[in-house]
Amino acid sequence: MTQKTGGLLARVLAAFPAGPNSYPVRNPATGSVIAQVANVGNAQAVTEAVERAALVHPHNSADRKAMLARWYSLFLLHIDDLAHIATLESGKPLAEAKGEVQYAASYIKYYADLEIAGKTIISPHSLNKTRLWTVKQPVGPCALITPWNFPYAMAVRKISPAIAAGNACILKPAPETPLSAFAMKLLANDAGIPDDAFQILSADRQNAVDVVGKVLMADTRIRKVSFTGSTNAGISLMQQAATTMKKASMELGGNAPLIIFEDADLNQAVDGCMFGKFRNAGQACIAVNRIYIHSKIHNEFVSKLAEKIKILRVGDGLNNKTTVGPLITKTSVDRVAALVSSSLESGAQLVFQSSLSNELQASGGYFYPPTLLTNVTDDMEIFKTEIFGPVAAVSTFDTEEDVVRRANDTPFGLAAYLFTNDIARLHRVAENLEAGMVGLNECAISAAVAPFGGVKMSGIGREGSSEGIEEYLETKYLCLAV
Ligand SMILES: NC(=O)c1ccc[n+]([C@@H]2O[C@H](COP(=O)([O-])OP(=O)(O)OC[C@H]3O[C@@H](n4cnc5c(N)ncnc54)[C@H](O)[C@@H]3O)[C@@H](O)[C@H]2O)c1
Ligand SMILES: N[C@@H](CC=O)C(=O)O
Repeated sequence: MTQKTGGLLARVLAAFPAGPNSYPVRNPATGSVIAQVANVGNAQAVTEAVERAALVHPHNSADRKAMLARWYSLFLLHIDDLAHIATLESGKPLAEAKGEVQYAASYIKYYADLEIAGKTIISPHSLNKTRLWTVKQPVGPCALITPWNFPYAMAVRKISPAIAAGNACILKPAPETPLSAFAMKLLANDAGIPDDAFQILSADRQNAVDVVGKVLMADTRIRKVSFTGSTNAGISLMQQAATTMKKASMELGGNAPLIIFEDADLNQAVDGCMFGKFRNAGQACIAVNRIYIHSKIHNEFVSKLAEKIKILRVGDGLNNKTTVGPLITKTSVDRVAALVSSSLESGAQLVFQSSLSNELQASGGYFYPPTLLTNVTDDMEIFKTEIFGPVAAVSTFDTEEDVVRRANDTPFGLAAYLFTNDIARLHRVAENLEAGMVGLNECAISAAVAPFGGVKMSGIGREGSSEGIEEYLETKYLCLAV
């Protein structure tokens, strides 16, 4: 095991040189180039990675557990370096980046400890002279494709169950955050996970689609694809994966409603809303997107929320006073700005918007100021799409029936949140919401022990928990004559 040196980024840059065909990775807080990174642009390189993955020996379960346990320890040992790298390339504040490293590590620990077992089955009368049971076997080489918003957690919650189940995997990280992926791989190799059992193919946006995605999806040796990202990309990958009948998990976009009833603890609801909305500057798949507040408590809620938004500090995530970092790209800033403008043109009211300092405006970074809108209606674009930015958009409701109908009136169904002190209503509404995950008087819902995933256009399959490892296993049924 290597010791913490403080030089993980230097190791990454030395171990993963740019090569002749490279693309730039930028710091979203300054717009400046952090590194040039290898850009896989030919089918041969992808096919070679698959060949290597297909030849990996799965080891026995105890060895895999030991490797994962060592990887977990190294993650925590290098928490400062890992967090620094994530902040540099994703922009998130350092404290959030550290939280993400711990969150990612918790998946490694969970899957290192999880026992994988088949079951025995009582023979039916029709097979009365038999013994029946199942065994769990690795699904086969896995293609893992991840986004930039949680560069460690989204990858690790695929890699660790894939390896725990005995599979080799090829990770295609987001083009914006490959350095986090390289850092994880170095630590994985230090932990004894073989080089070919966890490979990385880094590519820019175009090559990811035209080369890496296409070749991986067409190769029959890849038996599993696990994708986290936008719904449109998920649809395309699933269509491609169908041609080689791969097992597929899709963790896609959301449009989470937050419903606050008139009997809710308002301070608890405001705190929940602040976390659910402004974590990672609003760039989370389970971010609060549509805030529905009962009309009787609307004014009080809005004034409490505005007070909390006013104390957010926008800035470079490396500054330890920053609570809201930059967005990932200039395109994201323009998209969020357009959503706010079109809402205002359609009748929304601007209650508060932070001002960006001259220094931030001149920084070249991709900053968008925390913003609070009211009078938002369901027909506005901002309620129909993922905002993915630090904008709280508020609407009112009067009846439970109406708000549940409106909350469900979206193609998406990832997370939903509700705040109420009426226990019967809490159960009723939670069951009626069309979502894979529901936070009840709580917006911090993610954990390695819990099944994460969506319904409707938010995806297929679950990550984390014991459900998460089933995605990387096949069940084989055995029937023995006795
Ligand atoms: N449900 C979840 O668990 C979850 C978690 C995080 C983010 N997300 C979603 O991710 C989106 C934001 O991330 P993004 O902008 O990086 O999404 P994106 O879909 O543009 O890209 C995600 C990843 O997929 C790759 N990709 C896209 N199309 C591909 C193709 N055809 N072949 C191969 N690779 C391809 C990209 O290069 C990137 O690595 C949001 O919609 C968010 O809700 C969902
Ligand atoms: N926020 C999610 C990931 C989606 O962006 C999580 O908590 O795991």
